[in-house]
Amino acid sequence: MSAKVVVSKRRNVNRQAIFLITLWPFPEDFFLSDPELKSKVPLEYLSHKEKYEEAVRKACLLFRKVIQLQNEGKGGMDNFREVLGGQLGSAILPDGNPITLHYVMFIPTLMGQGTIEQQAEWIQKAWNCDIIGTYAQTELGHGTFIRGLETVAKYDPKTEEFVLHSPTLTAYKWWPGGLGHSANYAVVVAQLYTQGKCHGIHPFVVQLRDEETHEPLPGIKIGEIGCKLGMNSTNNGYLGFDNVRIPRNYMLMKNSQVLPDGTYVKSPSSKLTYGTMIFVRVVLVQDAATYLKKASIIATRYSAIRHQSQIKPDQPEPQILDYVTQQYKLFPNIASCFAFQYAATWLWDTYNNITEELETGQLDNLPELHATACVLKAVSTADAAQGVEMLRLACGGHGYMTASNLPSTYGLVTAMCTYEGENTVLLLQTARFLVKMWQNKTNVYKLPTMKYLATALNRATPFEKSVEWVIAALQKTAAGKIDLANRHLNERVAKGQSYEDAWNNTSIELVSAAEVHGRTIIVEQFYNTVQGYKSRVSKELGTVLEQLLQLYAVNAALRCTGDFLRFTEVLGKDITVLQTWLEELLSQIRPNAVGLVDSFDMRDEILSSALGCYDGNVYERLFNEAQKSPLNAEPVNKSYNLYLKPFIKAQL
Ligand SMILES: CCC/C=C/C(=O)SCCNC(=O)CCNC(=O)[C@H](O)C(C)(C)COP(=O)([O-])OP(=O)([O-])OC[C@H]1O[C@@H](n2cnc3c(N)ncnc32)[C@H](O)[C@@H]1OP(=O)([O-])[O-]
Ligand SMILES: Cc1cc2nc3c(=O)[nH]c(=O)nc-3n(C[C@H](O)[C@H](O)[C@H](O)COP(=O)(O)OP(=O)(O)OC[C@H]3O[C@@H](n4cnc5c(N)ncnc54)[C@H](O)[C@@H]3O)c2cc1C
Repeated sequence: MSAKVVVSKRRNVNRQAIFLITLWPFPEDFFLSDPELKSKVPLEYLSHKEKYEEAVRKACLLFRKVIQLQNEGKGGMDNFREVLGGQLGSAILPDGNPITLHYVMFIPTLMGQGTIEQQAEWIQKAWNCDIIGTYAQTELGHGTFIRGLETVAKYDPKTEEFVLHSPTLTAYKWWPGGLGHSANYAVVVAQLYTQGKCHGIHPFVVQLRDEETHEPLPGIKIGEIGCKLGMNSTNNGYLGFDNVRIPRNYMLMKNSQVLPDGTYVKSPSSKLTYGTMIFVRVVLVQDAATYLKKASIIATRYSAIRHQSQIKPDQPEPQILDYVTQQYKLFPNIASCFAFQYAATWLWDTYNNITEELETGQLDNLPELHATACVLKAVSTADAAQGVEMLRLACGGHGYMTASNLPSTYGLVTAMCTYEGENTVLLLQTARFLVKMWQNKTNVYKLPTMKYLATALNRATPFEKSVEWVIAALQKTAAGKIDLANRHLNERVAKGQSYEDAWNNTSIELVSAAEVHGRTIIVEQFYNTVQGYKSRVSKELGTVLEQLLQLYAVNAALRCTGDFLRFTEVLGKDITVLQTWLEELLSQIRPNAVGLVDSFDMRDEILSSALGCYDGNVYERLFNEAQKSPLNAEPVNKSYNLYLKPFIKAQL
């Protein structure tokens, strides 16, 4: 089917209206039309070193343009968010941005953990890019268990300095983005010692390289960690300290302090040190939505172009979009894009409200925010990674091509399941808070995301074909799983296990309970958002949104079939109704499928995909991309005469 026919097949779905979020007029053209931001040679044909050098060139130009816009009064943080995010950012730097951490973690940590005086000292330098920073927390030996980090910062009252040292190889910082060759400063998380006592992990600003020559400073052992599954121009690095001295006021002292004589002043809460990690987890929910949208556009448009096999012997080959199995691969992922977008928007607003409270010393809502950020980051990134892989597979062989941009998108999204808190570990963090609330429900009604725990277990949820029922069933299932896990915890303790051993032995159930809890939040936010929009959009648009909500909800329910049968009144025949409901929704969504992914409004340059272009000229683009392979520059490669010919002759 030619592109033109596909284009006209697009239902009259208002591209942006369906997405219903106010997109500020971000000047994509200002970036995408700049020839200097395009690579002359496809990145996949560059060496590891060339990839990095090309990425630094583009990253510097990218941020120079953002700063230019800012100086012209055309936007501020929003522009940084756009160029760092999974949409424009990963289009211009598909293999990762070596300066991302400067903006995503270095500056936010200075703002969140620095005193006013320290912010005055460092923030402007950082915004001006007089210095380039990263966030160095993870070590070769520790990423999750940050209380086990080995880098030490010992205070010397005689010189009023901290001495940073890596006592072991496993103490070397390992992974921080941009650390290898890009950053000249870092926030380093180290165990603070003063007056002979260890006070746990604290953040320190450390200069790594000379600001003029970029040479590593004395005592600094630094480099990059080598090739990875993806993100190979992010310049993840390693860093070892050999007794490196920094001034006392290079310790970020907003929350806790060390006085000139070495006296340690405790933070109002040790949890405030973790603040940066909440911020990034909140942002990652949006990135999960963005990457999943990108893959959904590519796979859905390709499925409208690709004709294959026959449904009926006397019919021409149909669009693969007409196979119900293909719709089952695509449409729940399209619905997830909306679900994660609305959850990300809600979480971002919640984060900002609670961060303002923290500024006034009010910590009450921090534990729920932490638990919610953990579970939404874990569920959205895991589902997005699984979804992008499913969408890649839905494109058959061409989905395996680099030119499809699906492998690279997978490399970016799957990394999110690990960084900023490995997903299992984060689900256990959420479970920890859920069990705590379950064991003492006194205040659970005050917690917007957990108040259902007060009543859900004993609430009757007779089956009905509705989103409201799905939400109630998910809540009852989550409550049932938490209750059962808690009972198993208690039984294990009663049999003589320590609480820690009982927790470890119950952790599979705890992770599963946290995951269901996360899905109740996502479905509920989707439901609330659609209810809020329905009175403000056209009937047609409201119908489509309702279909997407129902599809997301029924798919979430079908993922929990076993647990629903254990914890709710649902029966086998009701599961059949859910399955039929899902199939009905696939059929209802089919006419709008291409229009729906068009509503994500990502230009071809953002998609960077031979399969996902708006005009649908897939085969020409695949063939043209193949011509860019350096191997096609000559008809006979030198390896023929060097190796193949002698080998063939030898066999004759
Ligand atoms: C572009 C991005 C590139 C990537 C960058 C990176 O990856 S950077 C590197 C990213 N690396 C990571 O993300 C590392 C992941 N690992 C971790 O975050 C921590 O080691 C841990 C949370 C797993 C355990 O923490 P722990 O050993 O301290 O043990 P614990 O469980 O006993 O918790 C003690 C108490 O603190 C509470 N609390 C904990 N965290 C937070 C928080 N963020 N906020 C608020 N509160 C928090 C917790 O609820 C508990 O409260 P309770 O119940 O006592 O009232
Ligand atoms: C692309 C990328 C970029 C990164 N960028 C940065 C950066 O800029 N700065 C930085 O500081 N770090 C960075 N990291 C490191 C990242 O934060 C860590 O990899 C992450 O925190 C996981 O820690 P780990 O690698 O030590 O894995 P581990 O914690 O060793 O996890 C390995 C396994 O052990 C399990 N496990 C660990 N603890 C527990 C537990 N308590 N209970 C149950 N299971 C457990 C995990 O579930 C997992 O299955 C980056 C990582 C990646 C992949």
